[in-house]
Amino acid sequence: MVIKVENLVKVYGPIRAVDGISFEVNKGEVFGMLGPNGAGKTTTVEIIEGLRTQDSGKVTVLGLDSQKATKEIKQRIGAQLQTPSLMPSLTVEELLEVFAGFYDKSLPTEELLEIVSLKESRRVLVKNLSGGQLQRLSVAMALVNDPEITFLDEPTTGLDPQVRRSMWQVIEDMKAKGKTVFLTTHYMEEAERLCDRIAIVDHGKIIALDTPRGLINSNFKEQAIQFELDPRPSDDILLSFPGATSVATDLNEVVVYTKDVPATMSAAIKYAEMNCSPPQLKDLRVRQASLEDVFLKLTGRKIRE
Ligand SMILES: Nc1ncnc2c1ncn2[C@@H]1O[C@H](COP(=O)(O)OP(=O)(O)OP(=O)(O)O)[C@@H](O)[C@H]1O
Repeated sequence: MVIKVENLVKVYGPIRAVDGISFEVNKGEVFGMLGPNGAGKTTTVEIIEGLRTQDSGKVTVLGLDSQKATKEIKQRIGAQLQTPSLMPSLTVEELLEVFAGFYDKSLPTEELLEIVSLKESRRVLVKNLSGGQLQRLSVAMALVNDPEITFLDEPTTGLDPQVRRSMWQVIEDMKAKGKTVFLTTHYMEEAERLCDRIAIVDHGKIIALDTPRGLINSNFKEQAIQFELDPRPSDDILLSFPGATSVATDLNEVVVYTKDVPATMSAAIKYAEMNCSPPQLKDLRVRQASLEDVFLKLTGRKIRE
């Protein structure tokens, strides 16, 4: 185990930003933390990184007390900061070299540029980079010291799908090298694909922690039928469809979780014919429950509201 968090608490005035969190992260795993805005993710991560102090509880990183061995821990971990633009007049490679100077050991700049596909932009000034390039630069900065644990805070937010996929590859490559990655993300698909285990955080507490499959299986034995109807039927009507066990709704969109897909579907079709305009289910899909469904069920919210 490379991170151990025990009963962590951080209070800001009336807000219990972190309210008694405990978990462990194993060596070589990609560990994900998911939660709505304000759930306490950044506070937790920054305490682990030694950037903030806790009010109570204990955090051990690589066997060291995070409050006492801050210097040594910083040499051995990598943290993605959202601030590469702090030195706007340096080129990409100059900035990476400045950062390398902060550490006892570092990866060659060439290798870092290769990892995040920024070789062609090496001589571009930081202030002239696009949002996606800045994002990749911030990941390269997190990797400068070839860290044993890398903390990535929403590393693919704002990236186009192709660059996002290349970032996933970077994370998968780190894992293949036996490195530990601590990831916060708002993208369920990303968490489901990359993370070995995921902690779902809400109101400063961990409300679920398991593998993506485990989270789905323990919350849903059912399949999901998704469609749009105008007007949308009430939850009570949806729950009266045979086989239906629970529902989630948003505007005209309906998700009915069911043990009996054909029975629920035919009740829904019949309902639409009698009550709705157009009298059909729009954008109808039948699917297995996903991590997004788990998140919605546990927190009562979509990840971005
Ligand atoms: N320095 C601070 N001073 C006062 N309140 C703070 C401070 N930092 C965080 N908070 C509060 O603590 C709570 C948790 O914030 P935190 O940034 O950890 O959440 P988060 O899960 O990272 O959210 P996001 O997804 O929006 O980044 C929020 O209510 C926030 O307003």
